[in-house]
Order: sequence, then structure tokens, then C-alpha cells
Amino acid sequence: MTLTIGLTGSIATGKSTVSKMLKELDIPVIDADIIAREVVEPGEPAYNKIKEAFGSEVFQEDHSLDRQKLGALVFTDDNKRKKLNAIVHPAVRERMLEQKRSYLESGAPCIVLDIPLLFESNLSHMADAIVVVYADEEVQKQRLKERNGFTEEEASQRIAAQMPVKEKADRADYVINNNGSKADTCRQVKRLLEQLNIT
Ligand SMILES: CC(C)(COP(=O)(O)OP(=O)(O)OC[C@H]1O[C@@H](n2cnc3c(N)ncnc32)[C@H](O)[C@@H]1O)[C@@H](O)C(=O)NCCC(=O)NCCS
Ligand SMILES: Nc1ncnc2c1ncn2[C@@H]1O[C@H](COP(=O)(O)OP(=O)(O)OP(=O)(O)O)[C@@H](O)[C@H]1O
Repeated sequence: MTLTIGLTGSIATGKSTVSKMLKELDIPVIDADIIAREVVEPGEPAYNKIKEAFGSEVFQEDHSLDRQKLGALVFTDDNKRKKLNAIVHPAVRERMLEQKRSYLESGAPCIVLDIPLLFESNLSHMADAIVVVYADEEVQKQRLKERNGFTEEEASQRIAAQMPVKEKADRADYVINNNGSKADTCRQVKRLLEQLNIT
């Protein structure tokens, strides 16, 4: 039996940091953010749909998606974000399931699905156990500002586009508290794998 773990959290609470630790421990991770980048590459169906919906101004000269411009549009307008989600999410879900199937065939004892919007998109059913990477909102905002060079307002808008991380932690089967050092988080990850009998 393969255990499917849903890994989530809110923006910049540390999902990628935890998923990197899991990969280093040889746990297969399917990353929705990476797939969301793949499905909007030139030639993909979602690429053309974004052009139809948002116009050529959200593309760069080399024809790739201008993520900064599109981000500025969708994180300041709920309707535009919903429109983008409706284009990108089905393609992401389909590719995640394909990858999951191929890991299942290989007999992996555990698969991690790293999905930022797992609760918002009602995808809890995709996982046997849900792990939320938590950080206090002030820590989250500070890390987001530092990582992306966002202003206070930009950081607040991106955080507001998701369910508050506290609510996600309340719904989780397991919580990893990432307020402290990465070393402390790594210890929690290893402890969790022991608890789940995956080491
Ligand atoms: C708007 C886009 C172009 C901005 O790109 P950018 O490179 O700045 O951000 P990136 O993709 O690395 O996302 C960073 C984080 O933002 C958050 N986020 C991204 N999209 C969304 C969304 N639609 N709603 C809420 N939060 C989101 C997630 O926590 C994600 O981890 C991009 O995020 C996008 O295409 N979003 C729609 C697809 C999506 O929902 N992806 C998230 C998981 S499937
Ligand atoms: N324990 C920590 N101590 C210090 N910095 C950290 C810690 N955990 C993560 N960070 C930093 O905070 C930022 C956000 O972390 P990370 O990219 O892992 O978040 P995320 O949840 O994957 O974000 P996103 O939703 O945007 O994909 C990164 O710059 C990361 O290096």
C-alpha cells in the first residue's frame, strides 16, 4: 500500500523547504507549482487559453508567460484569479494524477503531493493524510517580502488570496511548525516520517 501525503500550507510558509527535505530523504514529491509552470509553456493548451483570456500583454518578447505581469493582475482582482485558476487547475490536476499513477506503478511506499491550494480547491480526497507547513502570519509575510521583494501591500494581497494558514493547520492531520530554524523543521520532518512508519 502506498501512502499518499498531501503537503500544503500558505504562501511562503515553507512547503518547498519541506518538500526539498523530503526529496533529500528519497521520498517522491509531485509539486503542483512546478506542474503549473509546465502547463503554461508555449504550445500547451492552457497557454493559448491564457492568451485568449488575458491578451498578449501578459507575454514576454520571447513568447513565454510574463509571470510578474499576470501575477500583478490576478492578485489584485478575484475574478481574474478565478479565470486563471479555471484555465490552469484542470491541467495541473490531470498531470499530477498521471505522475501519481506512474509512482504507484513503481511501488513507492509513499508519495507526497505538494499542493498550495489543496484546501481552497477541495482536493483533500487526493491524500490519505494531510500535512500543513505552518508559520505565524508575521513570519510568513516577512519571508515572502524578503524572497519576492514584495511591498507590504503586495505581500498582504498574496496572503489574502489563500485560506489563512491557521485555518489550514486546524484542518490538518499533522502540522510542521516552520517558525524556527530550518534545522528544527528538518527534525520535525524526520519525526513525522517515523510516526508514519516511512523511514
Ligand atoms: C499568477 C502566476 C503567473 C504568478 O507566478 P509567480 O511566479 O509570481 O508565482 P508562483 O507560481 O511561483 O506561485 C507562488 C505561490 O503563489 C501562490 N499562488 C499561486 N497561484 C495562486 C492562486 N491562483 N491563488 C492563490 N495563491 C496562488 C502559491 O502559494 C504559490 O506557491 C502563477 O502563480 C500562476 O500561474 N498561478 C495560477 C496557477 C496556480 O494556482 N498555481 C498554484 C498551485 S496549482
Ligand atoms: N525555517 C526557515 N528559516 C528561515 N527561512 C526560511 C525557513 N523556511 C523557509 N524559509 C525561507 O522562506 C521563504 C519561503 O519558503 P518556501 O519557498 O519554502 O515557501 P513555500 O511555502 O514553498 O512558498 P510558495 O507558496 O510561494 O511556494 C524562502 O525564501 C525560504 O528559504
